Amino acid sequence: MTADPPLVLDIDGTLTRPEGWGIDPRIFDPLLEWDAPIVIATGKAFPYPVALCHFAGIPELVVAENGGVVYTGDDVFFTADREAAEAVAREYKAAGYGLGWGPEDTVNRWRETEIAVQYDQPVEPLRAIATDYGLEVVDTGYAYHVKDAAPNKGDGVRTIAEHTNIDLGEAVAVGDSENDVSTFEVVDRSFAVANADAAARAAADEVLADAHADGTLALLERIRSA
Ligand SMILES: O=C(O)COP(=O)(O)O
Ligand SMILES: [Mg+2]
Repeated sequence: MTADPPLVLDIDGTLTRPEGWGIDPRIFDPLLEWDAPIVIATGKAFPYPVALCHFAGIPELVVAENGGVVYTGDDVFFTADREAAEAVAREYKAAGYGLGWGPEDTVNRWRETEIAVQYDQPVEPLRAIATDYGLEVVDTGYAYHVKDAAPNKGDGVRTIAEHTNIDLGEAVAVGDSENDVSTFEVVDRSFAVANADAAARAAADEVLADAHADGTLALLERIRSA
């Protein structure tokens, strides 16, 4: 019997319902039963993937904020600081735009290293201001993330693998957008769900026939050990 491969999973677009929003409840049992480490690598703030692991009943191995925050289960690493992204957000607001999340902004409230802007806000002025501060804007298909160019999900996955002895040479990654390209580069086999953007599709070893959790679930069924 061969072992299940370690997994690196994105959240939005990858574990979501085929309608596009909300975690697909069908993912919980396969994740709980998976017989190898699972790293959740997301653009979302740190508490979100931690909560997902907690409620799924799996160990907390987490890359959050597109690599800005990395949790090995023992140590948390911060690979950028929020200050420059905060300055970009201030200037964007001063120019008359908004982040789009409402006054309490639970999307950015616990962010340590980047700022996310709602997808219906104008991106060109955001990109222009970010460039002035030496930052980049990553488009996940769900939000725009203003971040330091240096950290990425793939580096975070490497950090976790080094600390927990995950063999990335055996690992499988699934994702849907440009922020998953770096994870595709550090694993053995990479898969883009059918709803993935052009960057993820080009970088993946294979584009799956099905979208969102339908694609991921079919893949897990295919690659799981007998
Ligand atoms: O936070 C986002 O914008 C997207 O999150 P994801 O990286 O889990 O798809
Ligand atoms: Mg995604």
